[in-house]
Amino acid sequence: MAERRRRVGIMGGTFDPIHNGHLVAGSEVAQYFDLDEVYYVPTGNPYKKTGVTPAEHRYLMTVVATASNPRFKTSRVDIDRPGPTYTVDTLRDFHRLLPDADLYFITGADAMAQILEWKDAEEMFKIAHFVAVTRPGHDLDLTGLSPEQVSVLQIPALAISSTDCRARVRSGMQVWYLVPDGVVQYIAKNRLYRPDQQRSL
Ligand SMILES: Nc1ncnc2c1ncn2[C@@H]1O[C@H](COP(=O)(O)OP(=O)(O)OP(=O)(O)O)[C@@H](O)[C@H]1O
Ligand SMILES: O=C(O)c1ccc[n+]([C@@H]2O[C@H](COP(=O)([O-])O)[C@@H](O)[C@H]2O)c1
Repeated sequence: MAERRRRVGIMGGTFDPIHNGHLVAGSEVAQYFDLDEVYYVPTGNPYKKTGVTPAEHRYLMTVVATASNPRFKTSRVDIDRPGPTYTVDTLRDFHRLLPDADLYFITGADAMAQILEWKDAEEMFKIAHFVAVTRPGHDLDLTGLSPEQVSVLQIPALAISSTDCRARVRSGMQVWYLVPDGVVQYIAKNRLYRPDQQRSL
């Protein structure tokens, strides 16, 4: 009997900060596609975003958030690679590191609309199968994409965004239960997202 191939999920994001929407997405995709593990991969230089928190803070919040789930891991491949972060490079790195695994790249509904404009999009789809999870407030646009390239997974709706979490902290509101407890504490300890924030990393 043929041996079952390892199935690995890859959830890329700026994670500024990582929140429970990201964690539910990875957990639901892992369950539905019977994944052995899900790697959370913070971006190094997300070239479409500006004013992003230093990568080491985003990486450490991701480590804290994923620590309690045995199937979740955090990868440094994107933050250790110089230059703009392109998903095709993330996938090339994972394919090189795990040549015998089937790779599933997890993304939210909002990202799918522009995915064909990402660098070397055709190559991305050769290396990994994409899973688009539903996200409140964002319609899924799969124009130009085939079911061989992308699956859609309906997940419990969590109307949480990193933008909203940052705005809450900046205005003195709480983020309990929107982000994991350890991330609430990490943000407070490092005074992230405050007008007087320390940017020592
Ligand atoms: N609440 C959510 N439900 C489902 N998917 C989500 C949710 N929040 C983010 N995602 C997806 O997770 C991935 C990483 O998202 P990202 O780190 O940019 O978070 P974000 O909340 O969209 O951030 P920001 O508000 O700063 O743009 C993207 O593919 C995004 O679509
Ligand atoms: O490869 C690209 O050109 C590309 C363009 C925009 C976003 N991405 C990836 O999409 C994921 C979510 O990105 P973001 O900026 O919405 O946090 C993350 O893994 C990014 O590297 C990738």
